[in-house]
Amino acid sequence: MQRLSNHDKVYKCWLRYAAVTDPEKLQDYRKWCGELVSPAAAGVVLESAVEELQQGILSMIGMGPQNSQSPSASHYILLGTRGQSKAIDEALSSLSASSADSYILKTLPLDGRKCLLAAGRSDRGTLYAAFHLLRLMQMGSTLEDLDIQESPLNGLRMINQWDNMDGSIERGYAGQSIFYENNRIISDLSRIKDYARLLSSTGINGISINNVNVHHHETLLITQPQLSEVARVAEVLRKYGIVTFLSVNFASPMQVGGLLTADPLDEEVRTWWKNAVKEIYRVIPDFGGFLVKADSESRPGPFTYGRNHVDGANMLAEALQPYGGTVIWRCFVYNCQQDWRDRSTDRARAAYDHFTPLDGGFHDNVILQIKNGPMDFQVREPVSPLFGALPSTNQVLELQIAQEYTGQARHVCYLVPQWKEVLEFDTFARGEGSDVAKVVSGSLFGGKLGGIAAVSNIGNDANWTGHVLAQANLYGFGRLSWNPQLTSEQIAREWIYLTFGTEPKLVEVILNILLNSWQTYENYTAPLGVGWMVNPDHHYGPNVDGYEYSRWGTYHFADRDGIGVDRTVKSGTGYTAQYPKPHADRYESPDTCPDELLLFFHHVPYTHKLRSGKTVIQHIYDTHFAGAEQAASFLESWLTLEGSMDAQQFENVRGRLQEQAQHALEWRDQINTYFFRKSGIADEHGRTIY
Ligand SMILES: CO[C@H]1[C@H](O)[C@@H](O)[C@H](O)O[C@@H]1C(=O)O
Repeated sequence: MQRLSNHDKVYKCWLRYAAVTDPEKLQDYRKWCGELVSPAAAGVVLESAVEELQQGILSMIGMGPQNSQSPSASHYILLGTRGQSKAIDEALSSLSASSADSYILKTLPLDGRKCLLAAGRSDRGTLYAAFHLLRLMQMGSTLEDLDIQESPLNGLRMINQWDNMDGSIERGYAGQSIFYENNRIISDLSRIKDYARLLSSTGINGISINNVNVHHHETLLITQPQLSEVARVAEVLRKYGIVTFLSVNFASPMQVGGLLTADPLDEEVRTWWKNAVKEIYRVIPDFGGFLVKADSESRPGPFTYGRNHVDGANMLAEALQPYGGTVIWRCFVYNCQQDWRDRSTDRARAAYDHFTPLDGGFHDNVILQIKNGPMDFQVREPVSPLFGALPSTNQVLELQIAQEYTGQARHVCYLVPQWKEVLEFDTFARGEGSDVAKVVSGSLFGGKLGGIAAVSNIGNDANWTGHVLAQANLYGFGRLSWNPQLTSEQIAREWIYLTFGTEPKLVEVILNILLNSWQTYENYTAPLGVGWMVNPDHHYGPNVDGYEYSRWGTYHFADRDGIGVDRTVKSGTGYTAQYPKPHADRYESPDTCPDELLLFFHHVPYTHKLRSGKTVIQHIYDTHFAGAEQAASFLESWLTLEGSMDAQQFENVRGRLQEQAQHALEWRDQINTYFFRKSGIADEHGRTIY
């Protein structure tokens, strides 16, 4: 098991609170931050806000604020929530947004003094205000004339851990779990506290703490004695406004309860769940609910009993309903026993085919969790047509921060631009402007619950994410789930300032790497939306036919004449018809299909001309040569930063970029050689193809 050695310090990431060196700023911050006025009998979340402000300010300006209940200094910070002071109530009444998580950061004259008000609609909102203030200071912003109102656009901003109790993490690339070891919840919760701080500072308010593939030990988490251990974790997370969820095994009534069935319509089964939930809420009164992977990749589910997902989800929803709990039911349901010869079964169709007929049937404390694309977190996929097709169902978008198919923790791949494309995709469900962001926030269809969830990329590595630059994805997810309108560049800049400082050259180099990394990764890996082409099981590294003859339904169908999957209505699987117009028409014809998705929707000859004017085969060669060069240039530019940051961080990224540059050559050559051999068509530019 990987352990931290004594000299490995655990990184504070974007909560580093580096000492302010600019004399003017120091003076400004010292003036404002000498005194912190907060209510006496605060709850645990407000206590965290005070603690965070105390420590952050001390670390940045060398003196912590005096804590008091009424001001005595000329300038002071006033922290609190509704009902705690007249000034706070007045300020909050001007907040236009309705979310309980919204807050105000504002400087104003008050009773002859200057007050910096950090106030939220709820304790959690107030904590967010504190983190925002600390962020401003870390980025060197002035505190004069603040007038900020913030409100999240998504209710649920959630992290999914795919952690197992033996300490391993499914698709984890940054060490072992910080939650479990040896089939128990970890005894020292300090790392979980730091994680909670990191998440909360970006606005995350929910987390499911175990893998959606719920194995033997994890199945027991919902019962004693493990449940009391879960409560210890929930207590730490609660202090940072984060609600705890568990992934559950649909067959729990059999595996834990000893029943002979898990049929969702069986009375005994229903009673078993009700009792289990009652006990959970006795121990964790603010428990969030269940995340469920059912009838997917051999996990148990209602299909075994001839029931459907409405039956399964609603049974759990009824058990949770009296306590305000939620069922988050995943739509990643497909046939994983396919035969490559069968061209009519199409995995891309599965989620839509399974779930659209069920729209309107789910209870209102059920949320369907839908992966961004119809397949599985590839570097490029179309957006799932399920968004927009479930007007009467709560929905959550599922993203993957862990870069399972995008270089894991070894290649840099800043995914915020990809996520933004998903959120901006127009479903046309209520006419033009019905983008995914509005669907999942609930604003388009008026859904009660909604938001964004993502699979985490952290482990117990000293730097949390294996690759230091992969921290930007975790940070970016939180910020984007709070406000999908932030740009990729804004988020990247913030992360760089907070993590490395504001020195212009350093910022420019890192920004350039981050913003070009997704395109680069796409360039040297699977072309034109075709996906996969990776080694089976661990999914790292090139293997063009790695999944071509297996049962997972992930084919590219390359032969000597052409490549791609025909998903048209005219001659293929009919998947294009799952989209509304104009997407359906655009995807249906190879002439109008966007280049980057061509092979996802069409099987074409290598000589097919793309909209860019290049042939498919020449595009493959060109992008692969270009991608490998870009990867090499990332390393080169990084090397210019030596000496401008903590040496361990510098070395971590240097080593990873070096591996990436080398590995990009392997990708380039494997892909180019494969297609040169298949097509027999030479590179127009006569470059070396092995
Ligand atoms: C948790 O299982 C994962 C599995 O490891 C992963 O390879 C696949 O992408 O998706 C599954 C899922 O999302 O359920």
